[in-house]
Amino acid sequence: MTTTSLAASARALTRVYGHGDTAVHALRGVDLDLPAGRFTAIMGPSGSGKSTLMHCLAGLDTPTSGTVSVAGRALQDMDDTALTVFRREHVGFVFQSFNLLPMLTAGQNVLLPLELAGRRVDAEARERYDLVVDVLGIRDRLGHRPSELSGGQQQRVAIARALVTRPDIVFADEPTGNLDSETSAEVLGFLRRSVRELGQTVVMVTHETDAAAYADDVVVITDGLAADVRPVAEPVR
Ligand SMILES: Nc1ncnc2c1ncn2[C@@H]1O[C@H](COP(=O)(O)OP(=O)(O)OP(=O)(O)O)[C@@H](O)[C@H]1O
Repeated sequence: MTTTSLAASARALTRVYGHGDTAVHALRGVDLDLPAGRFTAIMGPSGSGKSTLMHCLAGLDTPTSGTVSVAGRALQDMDDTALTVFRREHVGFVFQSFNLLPMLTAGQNVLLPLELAGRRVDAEARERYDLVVDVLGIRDRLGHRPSELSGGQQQRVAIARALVTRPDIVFADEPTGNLDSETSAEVLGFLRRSVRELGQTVVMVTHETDAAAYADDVVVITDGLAADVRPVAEPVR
């Protein structure tokens, strides 16, 4: 019997915003298992609960009820400090708006998560840094500040930053939302390579079918409920 290890799972997850008549039931009982070592797209119409689900899975939002576990650890058992430390050590993030620090060079931005986690940049960390820099093709841009880079280059730096700590899971929230279609294809290709070549787990929220086609699996959220995780029907290869 083979067992697939899970990068994250949710059980009976609900998230209600507000109270009484104006309460919004953003998640209404989500059960979800996200396999490790795969690229999964979370899709669904606007307002269906994609971002809320991702934020609950990433420990950035607190569910109203239900449980979340990431890398085998139950998030509901952690206080805010423990969650912050957990995110730093186990989770990587890629945002639509890149979120690079403008005063740091690209190289310093990539190294930042190691410094925040208090890790020494020893030979092993340097090897990992070199690997992600080469996979993302940003070596000749490392001395530039974000304002001197194109949107696609900034997002590649952000992906390298998300990967440098070898996180158990990378969450990407509409990572191509600010990019043109050619640059989007390139960035999605890099996310896929990080799964194929570096063995990472990537979970991407997107409302674009074209972007989801780069993933291995897709899960559709409708009205706060998740369907089963399924292989992408017509993947881009
Ligand atoms: N902080 C909040 N306070 C109140 N309601 C919220 C809050 N955040 C989200 N919601 C509501 O919860 C529902 C789900 O929102 P969510 O942002 O998760 O959807 P989404 O699928 O990511 O949408 P989009 O694709 O438009 O970003 C929506 O009705 C939204 O208005």
